[in-house]
Amino acid sequence: MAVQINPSILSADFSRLAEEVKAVDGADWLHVDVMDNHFVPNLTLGTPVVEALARTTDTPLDCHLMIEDADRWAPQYVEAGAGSVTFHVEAAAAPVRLAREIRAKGARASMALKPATPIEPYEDLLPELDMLLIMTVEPGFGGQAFLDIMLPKIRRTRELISKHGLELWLQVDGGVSASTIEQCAEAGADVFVAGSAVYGASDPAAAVRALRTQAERAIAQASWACDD
Ligand SMILES: O=C(CO)[C@H](O)[C@H](O)COP(=O)(O)O
Repeated sequence: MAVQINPSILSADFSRLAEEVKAVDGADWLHVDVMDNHFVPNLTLGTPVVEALARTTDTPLDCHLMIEDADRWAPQYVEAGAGSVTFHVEAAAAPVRLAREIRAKGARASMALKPATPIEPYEDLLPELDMLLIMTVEPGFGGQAFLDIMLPKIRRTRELISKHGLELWLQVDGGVSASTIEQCAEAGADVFVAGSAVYGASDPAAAVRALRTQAERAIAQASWACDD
């Protein structure tokens, strides 16, 4: 089970974005938060910045779309250079069709759930996805406290992934830090987004390495990983 640490550039200094991206060389993916001021009360960036990032780095881009009308916009992020596109199920009219379109265009298809959205209604959709993102804060802002009441949802999702024998990655995003990453890994997550824990550190690359070591240790001892 390969642990992945994806730094979120939401916590980077946008005035030095290229340098901030370089500072996390060695990360598995770069997490790019796209917000439209409608689905969430914050506004960040769109496809021109994703295109610029794709020219700047060889690290693949993990675009998390916190935007309305995901069916219309998500395919454009594949064209802009994203290697993985995450849409929110709450913002997609036809999530299966959208996941298939993202895959057909050549990117990994991922679906996100806000904290109040349960996983159970979406069990049948899981084979259509390459990754499921469980938000561990309300989407919209970096630097929020981790919602530990999401741990049972992470556990249930991991059980569903095992039950169906899927290769689905399970990502967590929000408040992931040295204090919380082990609980997430123990519950079943294997892909970890970290913004302030990485860019708030004096050495972001070292912070990525330290988080990876913690997650790997926790997963090695986790019952869900031992049963595989
Ligand atoms: O999706 C997000 C917010 O909606 C961010 O990716 C997330 O909050 C990362 O920041 P931090 O690690 O500081 O919580």
